[in-house]
Amino acid sequence: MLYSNKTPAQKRLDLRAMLQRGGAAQFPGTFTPLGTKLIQEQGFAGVYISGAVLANELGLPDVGLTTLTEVAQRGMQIARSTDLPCVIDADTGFGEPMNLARTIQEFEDAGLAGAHIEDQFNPKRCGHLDGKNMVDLDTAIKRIAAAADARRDPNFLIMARTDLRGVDTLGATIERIKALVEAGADAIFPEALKDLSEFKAVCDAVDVPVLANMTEFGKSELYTREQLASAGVAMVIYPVTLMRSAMGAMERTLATIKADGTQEGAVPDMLTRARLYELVDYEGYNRFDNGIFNFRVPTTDIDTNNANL
Ligand SMILES: C[C@](O)(C(=O)O)[C@H](CC(=O)O)C(=O)O
Ligand SMILES: [Mg+2]
Repeated sequence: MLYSNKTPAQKRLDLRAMLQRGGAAQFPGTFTPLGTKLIQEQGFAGVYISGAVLANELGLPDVGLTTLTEVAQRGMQIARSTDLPCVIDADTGFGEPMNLARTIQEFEDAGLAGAHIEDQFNPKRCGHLDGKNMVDLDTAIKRIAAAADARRDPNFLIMARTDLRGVDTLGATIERIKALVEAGADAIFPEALKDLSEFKAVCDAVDVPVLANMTEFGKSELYTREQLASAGVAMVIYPVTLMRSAMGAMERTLATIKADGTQEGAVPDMLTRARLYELVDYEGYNRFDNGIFNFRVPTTDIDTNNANL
């Protein structure tokens, strides 16, 4: 009911503990607070908040156009809707290292459990595309050091993402990763590695948790949780998966309405009214006023028509 039952501090502790345990804890990404209800119900470890999705949801490409205010606000709305720890995409940090310090404090205030900061410069692009522009090591280190220094809760997770593998060797990528850990990164996100053996090499090279990005239509094969866990990966994200699924469903439904003149054919694939009300816990609000949920909720499309709700 209402929002989360856990404090941000507790969620950060939960995140730390699960990363310590390893085993490729799964974090599906959601583009809407309502999605966290499904993620939590199915027993996932946490929620990922993708920069690409937040930009795309606004109809924008993922090239660094969203603002800190927009991202922190959406992050807060998503984080407060769940007891799970939420990790957010800080892109390149929304400015210079000084701005990054503010970014981290905004994210702490938004109730997030951690954030990743990448070493591209703007205009940035999806890590699985070619032609990325990287900042030098010194700048990458300054970003991570500023982020680590700015947090007020020592358990807020600072994750360094490096996109270097897209433009350099695995050896050079591992060298940079070690320097980022030295600069204060609590965890590492090695973007766009070529295969599972590369994940294993990164995991073997550092003592901090390593994230795997299982984004579709990218450069990495879609490995199973077991495969990633066996390579030593502590956390896995499915950043755009739910948005791609939802947009796919929306496109099909629109085509049905257009073709048939009614959405009737698409109704069996829809979340029912009853299920939707269950997710937002209508019933729980009767604690305040028992007149809130005292009506019958139709569960079939026939009921829906009859109830005229
Ligand atoms: C993880 C990522 O940074 C994101 O914003 O979700 C993207 C995902 C994507 O574009 O598929 C990325 O750069 O990999
Ligand atoms: Mg991103």
